Amino acid sequence: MIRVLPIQSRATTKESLNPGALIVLTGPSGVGKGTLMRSLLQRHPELYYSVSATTRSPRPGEIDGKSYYFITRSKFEQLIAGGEFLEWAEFAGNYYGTPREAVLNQINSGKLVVLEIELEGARQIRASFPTALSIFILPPSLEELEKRIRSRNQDSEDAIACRLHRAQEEIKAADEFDIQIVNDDFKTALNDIEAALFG
Ligand SMILES: Nc1nc2c(ncn2[C@@H]2O[C@H](COP(=O)(O)OP(=O)(O)O)[C@@H](O)[C@H]2O)c(=O)[nH]1
Ligand SMILES: Nc1ncnc2c1ncn2[C@@H]1O[C@H](COP(=O)(O)OP(=O)(O)O)[C@@H](O)[C@H]1O
Repeated sequence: MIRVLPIQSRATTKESLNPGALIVLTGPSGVGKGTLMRSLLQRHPELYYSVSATTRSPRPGEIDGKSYYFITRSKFEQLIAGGEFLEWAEFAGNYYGTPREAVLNQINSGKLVVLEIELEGARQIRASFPTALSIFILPPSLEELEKRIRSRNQDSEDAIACRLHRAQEEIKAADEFDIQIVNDDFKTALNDIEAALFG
């Protein structure tokens, strides 16, 4: 008698979900991802924003549990070992990761989940969730990107240099993603994201 394996035992490492249930916003540091994200959430409160964990220190005004979950390196490593992240990466000397359970719960309850993450993490999500919609935000120029990072006034010279160096590498990967949007005029970029999400 031929026995058909149940679906679960044939599952690969890829996780399946409805197309459009997961949205990845990526692009270099300082390009305006966070600002675009905040406006998007204000205009579409039905979206679920995944709060990441990080080992970076909080900046003035950042709130634990809202901006990020600020945790120690040893706690982060413990969570990696426990398989608690959907993806994680090291960026400018700190760990950043997306908590697995919260995101999967929201997707399963039918929510549209948005991740705002750097390149390596975005690649991991594309590999494990091929149906996720991925958006790469580009700066109008490197000069403008540097201006934006500096205008934020929250990073040391070392951190700025590190972010700019990495930005040049990240921008080369823009074509790997489904949609590229240049954040020159803010309102236009926001409209472009909304068009990608809601048609
Ligand atoms: N892979 C990954 N990257 C993240 C996560 N959360 C934030 N990031 C990214 O980490 C980078 C640094 O973030 P942050 O220190 O807040 O600096 P900023 O984006 O320059 O304001 C940014 O590109 C974020 O998009 C995460 O959970 N996973
Ligand atoms: N379209 C835009 N034009 C000019 N400045 C912008 C634009 N979008 C964002 N900014 C500014 O650029 C800086 C970096 O934005 P932020 O959202 O913190 O970037 P990211 O989250 O990608 O690191 C902030 O001061 C923000 O107000």
